[in-house]
Amino acid sequence: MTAQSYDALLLLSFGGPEGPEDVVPFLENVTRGRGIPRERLAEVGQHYFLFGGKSPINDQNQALIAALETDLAAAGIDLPVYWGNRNWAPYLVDTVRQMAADGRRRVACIATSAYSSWSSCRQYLDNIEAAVAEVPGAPQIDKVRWFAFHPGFVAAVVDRTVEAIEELPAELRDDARLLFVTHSIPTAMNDESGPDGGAYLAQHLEVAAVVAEWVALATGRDRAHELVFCSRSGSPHTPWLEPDVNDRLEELAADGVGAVVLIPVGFVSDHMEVVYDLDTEAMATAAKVGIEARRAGTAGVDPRFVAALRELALTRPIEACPAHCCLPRTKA
Ligand SMILES: CC1=C(CCC(=O)O)c2cc3nc(cc4[nH]c(cc5[nH]c(cc1n2)c(C)c5CCC(=O)O)c(CCC(=O)O)c4C)C(CCC(=O)O)=C3C
Ligand SMILES: [Fe+2]
Repeated sequence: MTAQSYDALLLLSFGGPEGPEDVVPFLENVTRGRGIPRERLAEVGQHYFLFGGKSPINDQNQALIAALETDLAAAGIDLPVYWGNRNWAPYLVDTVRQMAADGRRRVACIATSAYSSWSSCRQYLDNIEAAVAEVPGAPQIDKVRWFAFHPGFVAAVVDRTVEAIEELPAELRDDARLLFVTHSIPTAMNDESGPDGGAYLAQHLEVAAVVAEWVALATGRDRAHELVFCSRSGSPHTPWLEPDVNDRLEELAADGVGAVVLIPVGFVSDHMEVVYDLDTEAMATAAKVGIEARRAGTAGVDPRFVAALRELALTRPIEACPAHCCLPRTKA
C-alpha cells in the first residue's frame, strides 16, 4: 500500500459536548443500549458541567488535524484530512457523505484510540461499516489497527513522564512510583479483546514496561511501576478491570510511598477522563492521603506521534484486524 493509493485521511474519534445543552444528548448517544445506570450518567454529567459543559476532546482533535496537515505538507504529501466522530458532531456519517460528494474513493482512517478491545477498536470498525452502508457512493475506508507499540507513541509518553518526574520535589524523585493509568473496561470485554483474548490488558502492560525501562535509561534510575485504572462505569455487579487509581493511591500511602507520577497511557490526548478523573479526582485523593503526585502529559501533538500516525495511515491499514478480533466469543 502506497501513499498514492489513498485520496484522503480521516480522523475518527469519540466526540464530546460543546456546551451545557449538549451534555445530556451526548451521554444518551454514548450509552444507548449499553445498560449504564442512571446514577452513573448523572455523575459523569457533573464532570462535564464542572468544565462548562464542554469536553476538551474536540479542540484536541482539531489541533491534531492541524498538526497532521503540517506534517503531511512537510513530507510532501498532498492529502486532505477529514474528521468524524462516533457520538457528536461532526458525525461520522455526515463526514462520509461529504467525502463521497468530494469524490473520495479510498480513505485511510486513524481512530484516536491506541489499543485493542470492542470499545477502543471494534466499535469504530462497526461505526465505519454502518456509515458506509448508509451513504450511496461512500469511499472504501481502511482503519489503522491498534498502534500503542509504535515507537513514535512510546517516545512521546517517555518524554512526558521524564518531565513529570522533574516537576516533583527533588528529594522525592528517585523513589517516585510510576502509575500508568488507563480506562477500565469490563473484564469480559478484556477477555474478548484481540484475536486471542486479553489483548487490552496485555498491550497496556507491555507499553508500561517499555516506557518504564526507557524512563530508567533516561533518568539513570529504576523506579517501580504498575498499571491502574480510571473511569469505571457500568453496574457495580459487573466486574471491571482493577485496581482503581484512587484505591491504589490509598494503599500506596499506607505502604509509605511518598510520590507518584500518573501516566495516562490509555489516552492519546487530555480527554475528560484525564482532566476530571486524574487531574481533579485522583489528585484530590493523593493530597488527602499525603502523596505528592504529578501527571504526565499525553502524546497529544508531539511531532513524533503525529509522524507515527501519518506513517501508519499511509502504509499500514492493509494489516487489518482478523475478522473475529475484539468480538464477543461464544462462552465455553
Ligand atoms: C476503552 C475506552 C476508551 C479509550 C479508547 C477510546 O478513546 O476510544 C474510552 C474513551 C472515551 N470515553 C469517553 C466518554 C465516555 N465513555 C463512557 C462509557 C464507557 N467507556 C468505555 C470504554 C472506553 N472509553 C466503556 C466500556 C464504557 C461503558 C459503556 C459501554 O459499554 O460502551 C461514557 C458514558 C458514561 C460512563 O459510563 O462513564 C462516556 C461519557 C470519551 C470522551 C471523553 C471526553 O469527552 O473528553 C472517550 C475518549
Ligand atoms: Fe469511555
